[in-house]
Formats: sequence, C-alpha cells, structure tokens
Amino acid sequence: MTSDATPLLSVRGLEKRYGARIGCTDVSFDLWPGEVLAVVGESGSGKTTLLSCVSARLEPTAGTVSYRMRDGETRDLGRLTEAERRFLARTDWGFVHQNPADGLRMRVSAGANVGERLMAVGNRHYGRLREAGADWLGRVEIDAARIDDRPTEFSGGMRQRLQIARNLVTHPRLVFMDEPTGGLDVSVQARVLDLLRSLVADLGLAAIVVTHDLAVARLLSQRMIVMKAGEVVEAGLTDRVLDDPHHPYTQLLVASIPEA
Ligand SMILES: Nc1ncnc2c1ncn2[C@@H]1O[C@H](COP(=O)(O)OP(=O)(O)OP(=O)(O)O)[C@@H](O)[C@H]1O
Repeated sequence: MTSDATPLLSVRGLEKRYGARIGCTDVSFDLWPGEVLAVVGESGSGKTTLLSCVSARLEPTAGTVSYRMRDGETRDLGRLTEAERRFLARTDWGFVHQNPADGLRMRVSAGANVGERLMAVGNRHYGRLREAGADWLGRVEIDAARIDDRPTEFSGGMRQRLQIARNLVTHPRLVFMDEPTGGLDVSVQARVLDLLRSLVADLGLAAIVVTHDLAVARLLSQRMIVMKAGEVVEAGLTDRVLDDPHHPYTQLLVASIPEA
C-alpha cells in the first residue's frame, strides 16, 4: 500500500463527554501524510479535548481514531495496548505543549533533553547523541555552546524551541501541537512560528495544531476545522475558510482579527 493511498489518521464520529457536559461531539476528519491541520475555535469549544482524544491521551466516549502505523497497517487507537500507545508516543509522534515546561525535563541539560528521545528509540552511543543534540540545537537556532545549560536558564522562546527540537529529533510522522506559540511574547512568536513552519515542511511532517489564533492557522496549516461548543461548524482548505468563511461563527472569528 503506498503512503498516499490511505490517510495517516482517520477520525470518525468522535465524542467525549465529561458527565453530562460535552467536550466534543460528532467530529470526523482525515489527516494525510505531510499535511498540517489546524483546529480553531474560542475558549471552551473543545479543541484540547479533541487533541487529547486523537493523541490517545484521553479515552473518547464514542467514535474511532485509526492510525496508519509505520508497517502500513491501520490500527484503531482505542484497541492498542498501553505499551503500544506509549511506544507510538515515544517514536512516531511528537507533542508540543503550550507551556514548554510540560514537554521538557527542566532539571536536565538541553543536550540531554534532545538526546533522551533518541535513547528512547535505541540510540546509546554517547558521542553520537551529543552530536545529534548539538545539531538539533543549531536547527532550532540555539547556540550549541548552551548544550550543557538547563532549560531553566533559557528564555521562553528558547525553551519552546528546545521543546520543538526534543520532539522532532526522532523524525516523528505526526506532531500534535497545543497552542505552540500561545505562551510566548508577541515579539518572539513570529520567530518560533517561522521555525516551526520550515521544520515541518523540511521534514514532511503531518501535524494537528490547536490554536485560537487564526494567524497561526494561516501560517502553518493547509486545512482547518472550526469548532464551536464541541462541534465542527466548518472545515476546508485554510485559505478558503479564512478568505470566504461560510458559517456565521467563522465569519465572526475572521471579522474579529485585528487589522495588521
Ligand atoms: N476535565 C474536564 N472535566 C470536565 N469538563 C471538562 C474537562 N475538560 C474540558 N471540559 C469541558 O469541555 C469543554 C471543552 O473544553 P476544552 O478544554 O476542550 O476547550 P478548548 O477549546 O481547548 O478551550 P481553551 O482554548 O480554553 O483551552 C468545556 O465545556 C470544558 O468545560
């Protein structure tokens, strides 16, 4: 089976309830290899719930998430064993959190933060781990001389770039991002976004990016879904949705973007 014949990820009829409250409901979409999908919507619309269910961190109440594994077999994530899920998360997936402290080990060096992910996939050679660490620091524009510093000594933007390096060093096929620039100063957001965009393109990564910022969706994604009160109200190519929004809620979101 060729990589283009089947989606990397297929979500069908996904629902998550918290007791009587709806987190998200009736969500369906496909994600293709190398494609970036943005999930947008206001606070409480269900974006994080959806991301957590799709990345197998939260068990959905109904619906399925299928993922095409490296061997070409498509598996229902709900039927994986805990060990299989953890292996996927360590090797095939990345997760970039809004707060870098949630995705980094703050008490170990920058180099070890990057090397650790490689060790998890079987690399043991100290010299090569250090070399890869230095290489990846360079790729995220952190001076290799800072390799032995801890993230606690880094600025917010540097921490976020380090978290990106830690996630991408193993060449995952799919990266989940939850407001990847949301916690950063406006002045450093553009640089991190630019870096993310070029790395995602260079590595041919597929990604799902949760954001309330339509500018982030515009810059990073080819397709987007718009959520309101847990439901998808509009889906389509990012440029189409933003330039010609059909649903009144999307029109409202687009109209509320401040003029540049
Ligand atoms: N652990 C939880 N227990 C109960 N209700 C929850 C829980 N997590 C989320 N919810 C509810 O599910 C709905 C969707 O929340 P979710 O966090 O997914 O939205 P969001 O779009 O990611 O919001 P934000 O942008 O503020 O993070 C909300 O009504 C929220 O109150």
